[in-house]
Amino acid sequence: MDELDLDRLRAPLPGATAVPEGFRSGFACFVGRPNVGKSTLMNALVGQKVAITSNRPQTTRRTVRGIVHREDAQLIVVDTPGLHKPRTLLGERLDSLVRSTLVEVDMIGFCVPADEPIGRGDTYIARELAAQRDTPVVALVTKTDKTDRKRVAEQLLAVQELGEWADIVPVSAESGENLEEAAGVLCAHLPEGPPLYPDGDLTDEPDEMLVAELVREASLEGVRDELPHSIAVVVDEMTDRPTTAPGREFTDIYASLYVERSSQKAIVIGTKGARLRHVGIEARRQIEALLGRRVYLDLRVKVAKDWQRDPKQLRRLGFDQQT
Ligand SMILES: Nc1nc2c(ncn2[C@@H]2O[C@H](COP(=O)(O)OP(=O)(O)OP(=O)(O)O)[C@@H](O)[C@H]2O)c(=O)[nH]1
Repeated sequence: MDELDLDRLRAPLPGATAVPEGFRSGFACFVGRPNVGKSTLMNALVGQKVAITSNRPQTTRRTVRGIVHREDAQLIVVDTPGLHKPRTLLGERLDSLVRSTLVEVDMIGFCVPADEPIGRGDTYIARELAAQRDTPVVALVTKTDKTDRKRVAEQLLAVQELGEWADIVPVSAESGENLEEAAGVLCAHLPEGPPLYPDGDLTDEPDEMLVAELVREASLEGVRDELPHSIAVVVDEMTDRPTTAPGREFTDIYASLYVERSSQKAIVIGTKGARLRHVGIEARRQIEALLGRRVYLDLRVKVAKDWQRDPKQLRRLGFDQQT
């Protein structure tokens, strides 16, 4: 996992034209308990799926950047895993990744779902955020479509009590309610500066990383209870087939799915390979939508014994020392 080098990224674009008066740009990160809708909100703001989501907590493992382009601002959202009490080495590294991200960004979005009572997790994070005195924190009351207006209003008040926020905004990533307003409020707290990414760029994650995440998301479907966090995916090879015929662009992708034990391998593969075939079909559909090309996808399932607890394996699977 990369450490963010935001200073490098803050350099103006080469050949950038004059910046409109009052243009704002910068980095934001969304924090909150696992499963509160951070990744979904980022995808909705960006307008494309750049981070995977699932109804299982702690789905997000990597710091993904989504870029929101507006006429008067550019907001780069850094996605972080949910803050939680670490139970494994992977958990500890994720936790320190969140903390190191918090001090680097220009603003923080603190996500609290509208449909659940404020809990100890929220209070813990609110306290952590109080320490980031120099960074504006906007509280986002998420998933407003899941409850009624009265409850949303009560939650806004409850969140207000939790700390000192630069703003408090209700939003639903699912229905899109108040999404534009939320984007506007977030951008208003960015510093003035030129765009940092070319118009039209939605993420700077390499395609291989997005592809691996889409395969992981598809592989989690239906086995979350048995294998909540045991699957890691690495793209071993990704090559475009040479073609001159328009509409016949093809990409070959070879990816490995790592599980922690051979019993899990059997679950992922399914009876006579049925499950894995289904995962392949679903992942391929999503990858073709992402790349805009036809895809041949080869999936192999491998066992990396207890990889979440083994520093060597973690490094091999892309979770390096700094994180
Ligand atoms: N109804 C509704 N569901 C939502 C909304 N936003 C997110 N969800 C659902 O909530 C679940 C969790 O969403 P994520 O975006 O993965 O949550 P997260 O906070 O990024 O989770 P972690 O990666 O575990 O930190 C998914 O099933 C989403 O579909 C929303 O606005 N409305």
